[in-house]
Amino acid sequence: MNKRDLEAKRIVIKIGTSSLLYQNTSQLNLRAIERLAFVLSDLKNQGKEVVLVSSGAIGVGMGKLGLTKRPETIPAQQAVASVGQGELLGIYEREFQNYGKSVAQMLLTRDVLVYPQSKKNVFNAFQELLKLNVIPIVNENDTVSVDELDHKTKFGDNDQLSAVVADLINADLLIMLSDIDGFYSSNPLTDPNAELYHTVTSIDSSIIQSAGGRGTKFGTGGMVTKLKAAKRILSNNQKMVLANGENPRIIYNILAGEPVGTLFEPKQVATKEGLA
Ligand SMILES: Nc1ncnc2c1ncn2[C@@H]1O[C@H](COP(=O)(O)OP(=O)(O)O)[C@@H](O)[C@H]1O
Ligand SMILES: N[C@@H](CCC(=O)OP(=O)(O)O)C(=O)O
Repeated sequence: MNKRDLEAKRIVIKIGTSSLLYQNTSQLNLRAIERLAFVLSDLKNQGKEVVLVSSGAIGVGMGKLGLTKRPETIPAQQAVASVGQGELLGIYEREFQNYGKSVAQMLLTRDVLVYPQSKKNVFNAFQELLKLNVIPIVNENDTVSVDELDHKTKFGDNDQLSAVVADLINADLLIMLSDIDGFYSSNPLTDPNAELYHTVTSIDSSIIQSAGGRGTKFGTGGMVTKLKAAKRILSNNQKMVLANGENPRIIYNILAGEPVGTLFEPKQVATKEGLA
């Protein structure tokens, strides 16, 4: 299979809860987090600009509070998320510190990106952080924004938020790490004949129909929100790779253009000079 052209300087990496916690427990996958911090720090050392969009607040909060079942009400989920978010950031801070890197917490809501002034403020904050060589770590501000928590996501989930961030800062690439090797013709957890799509260039209703819900009790949006994110990326002439985050070193393979995961790229990438 041909190598992909994924030369990227400004990269948004989204990691889902399912990659940060061991399946069916609310215990942290410390190895995955350590490797993620290593790879992202190494990319910074290579001169790349990196933004991490990390889920996991609810999952980490559940672990901290000793809950085995995800709370059902929105206020309870919000409370658990706010316990977990501090803990999550603390873990990242420690891990990134091992490599001499500073991180910043950015909790965003849908409306900050809808209002032009808020959008500009967020953009400016990103620019300054990147100038300061800091790695911004983004999550939805769960105590304010509840769209994603009721699992009837209209807009506000970290999959789509990562696409919004990629759009806002004009990223060269969005890498979405999940607990699955990519986007399949149907949910591989339930269909053994599901086939992996290597490249997707457009998203229509038939493609959306092959997307199912979340894989673990911690995940939120499942494949549907990832496809919605991909749709936004494609309509902005940007690129996204969906891959398995079990070993975050896969980011090196992706950036080397190796055919791992599913690449979402527009058929014709527009350049400043015209269509490539
Ligand atoms: N067509 C599909 N291709 C791949 N995965 C799918 C598909 N439909 C549903 N899924 C499910 O989506 C899950 C990933 O979404 P989710 O659990 O929300 O993860 P994350 O926490 O990484 O956001 C996979 O584990 C898989 O079970
Ligand atoms: N903001 C919440 C849920 C975010 C979310 O989209 O979760 P996921 O499907 O694991 O990416 C959290 O941090 O737990």
